[in-house]
Amino acid sequence: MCTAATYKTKDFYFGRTLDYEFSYGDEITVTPRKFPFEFRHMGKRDSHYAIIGMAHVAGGYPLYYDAINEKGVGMAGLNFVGNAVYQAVEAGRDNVAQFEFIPWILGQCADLDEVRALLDRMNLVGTPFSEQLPSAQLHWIIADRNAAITVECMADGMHIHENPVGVLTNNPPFETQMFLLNNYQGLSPKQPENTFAEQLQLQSYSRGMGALGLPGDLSSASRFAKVAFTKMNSKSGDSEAESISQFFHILGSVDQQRGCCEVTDGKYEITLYTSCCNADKGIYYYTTYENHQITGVDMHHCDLDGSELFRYPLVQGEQIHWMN
Ligand SMILES: C[C@H](CCC(=O)NCCS(=O)(=O)O)[C@H]1CC[C@H]2[C@@H]3[C@H](O)C[C@@H]4C[C@H](O)CC[C@]4(C)[C@H]3C[C@H](O)[C@]12C
Repeated sequence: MCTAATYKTKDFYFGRTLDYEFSYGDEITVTPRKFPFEFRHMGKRDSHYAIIGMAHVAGGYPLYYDAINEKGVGMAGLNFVGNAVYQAVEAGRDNVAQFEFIPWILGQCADLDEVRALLDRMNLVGTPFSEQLPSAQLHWIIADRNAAITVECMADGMHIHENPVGVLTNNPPFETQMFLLNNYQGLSPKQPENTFAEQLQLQSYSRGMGALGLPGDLSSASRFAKVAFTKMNSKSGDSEAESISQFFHILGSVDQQRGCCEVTDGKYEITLYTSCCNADKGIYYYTTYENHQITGVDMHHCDLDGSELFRYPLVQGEQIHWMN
């Protein structure tokens, strides 16, 4: 399972949890403007916007999971297993392989309007990266500081949904996730009033009872509701420290602890990493399951006019600030 979210204070923030039972070998990867992208069906692009994100680099190619570009657009791919169906290559359209989707969009679009225009003529196709790395079944959230959309390629074609919550998890499809939020409209961060029955003297015997009924399990639909409630009621100052602290708390509401989600005998899905990008400043912050200290990589500290990837292996292991 995975969860992605947007958040706005003074700056625009975009990030995700990546929940899985193993890592593909992830690195914070900066793709500078002149890195040559060879698209399988769209030819070579020698010049594009710079991108920073989490990627598995295979044969020198950045296979991004989530990223932002230098213009402040963010994009993340999350599992959509059993529902994702990619399209066949079609003449006259922009045929983009699933693993190229993030560089295709982030390399060219400065805002969500430009994303929408590009999606209009795009065909998301299932061409695999390699035999070892076949197509991943994903759906995507794409956002800028003003709005977010969800892109789902299914048996009946590509769907582009407005995403007013700025949140994405996994199955079921996005429209159903949004519909299920109806179930929680009575929840509130305020203490409840007794509307159950006038004849009964019911009391608020604990803080937090206004949100009683908000799910706490790790299923995708439950995480959608939990993180939507948390994000939409979030309050923080708008300094960088306050904003990223709050962002990690928002995604912390759906953190997966080892042992609670068994995927096969003795194998557990955990939150391998949590990211928080400042999309305005081009900074990628992250924590990992084993390292709660926030690590940051600033794309503007790299030569963005270069042509070679900048790769930063994840800092692992708890960093303890000893006091004595
Ligand atoms: C496993 C990851 C998704 C995690 C997730 O959503 N978990 C939920 C599990 S479940 O639904 O609840 O079962 C996805 C997100 C991005 C994916 C990677 C990116 O798409 C980049 C490449 C794409 C290649 O086609 C396959 C390898 C790969 C390197 C992908 C491996 C894997 O599928 C990743 C890492």
